Amino acid sequence: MITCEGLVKIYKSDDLEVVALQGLNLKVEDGELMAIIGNSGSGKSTLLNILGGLDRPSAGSVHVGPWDLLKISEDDLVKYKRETVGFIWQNNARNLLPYLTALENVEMPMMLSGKVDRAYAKQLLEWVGLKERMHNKLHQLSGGEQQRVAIAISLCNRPKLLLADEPTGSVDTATSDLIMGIFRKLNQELGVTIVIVTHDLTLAGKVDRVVAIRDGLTSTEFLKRNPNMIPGGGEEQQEEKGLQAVHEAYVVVDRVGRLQVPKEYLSALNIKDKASMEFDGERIIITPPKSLGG
Ligand SMILES: Nc1ncnc2c1ncn2[C@@H]1O[C@H](COP(=O)(O)OP(=O)(O)OP(=O)(O)O)[C@@H](O)[C@H]1O
Repeated sequence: MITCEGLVKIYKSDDLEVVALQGLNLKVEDGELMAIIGNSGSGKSTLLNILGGLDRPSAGSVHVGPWDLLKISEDDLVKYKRETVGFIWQNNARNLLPYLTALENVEMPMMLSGKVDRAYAKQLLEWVGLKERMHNKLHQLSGGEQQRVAIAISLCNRPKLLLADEPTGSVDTATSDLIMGIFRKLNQELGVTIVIVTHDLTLAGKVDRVVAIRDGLTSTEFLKRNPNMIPGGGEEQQEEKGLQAVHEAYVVVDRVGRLQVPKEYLSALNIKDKASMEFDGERIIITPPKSLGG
């Protein structure tokens, strides 16, 4: 579904340049439900905005299904956004209208795109567990319920790809579990490919594959040891142990053999711009530069 190779995004303002993505590689299979994690400023939102067609990449390649998002024309980009992707934001207030009901909020984007399908709008609200609340005005719903309305809205155009930026950022744990359950259902029953960007390791721990971004590059991949396991109880324990309670961590090696060594490893060994590397037949060993080490 998604292939990014050597993806670069540079933000330019007056005399300042920020390289937000530095040649990022990422593959997401059709029908996958995966998460992207990373520290603040690592480039997660930049990537999501590019995948959602809200921002243009500077260089490299990015394909979503048949679309080439580097070369796509403005007209096709509008079509792509309308037909292929759905977006969920942490701050749903910017999508929703407080003086309309949940149902009217779902129908609004349908109206804007020219075809209101009330039966489908109702079905979507039922999907997110708001069947009983669909005629309530938005301001009568809790934050978590409003977030579920936002999820229903993101599905209005029957997207093949759903992009969620911190979807559980401002809701409690119970709502976060509920939202994750909705994602899993959408993924398994409708086959929607879902990419979640999150800081929330508990949420990330619930998907089979998590990709970590560091400094605008994919650095580590976490794969669930038992992909069929859907965490039920004992999740507090899982949170304590972080992702590696149920996931195995792998360092990402790109096509030309580059990988990122965590900064803390480098500073622990006082490695700056050079290192020595040996291969002992089984392991590759990186040490401070031998001839310079003294
Ligand atoms: N419009 C912009 N103009 C200039 N720089 C930007 C712009 N948007 C993002 N950046 C910079 O690009 C880098 C990556 O930002 P991005 O928002 O993608 O990070 P993030 O991982 O999503 O962070 P957070 O978790 O805090 O949202 C940061 O250094 C940020 O300051």
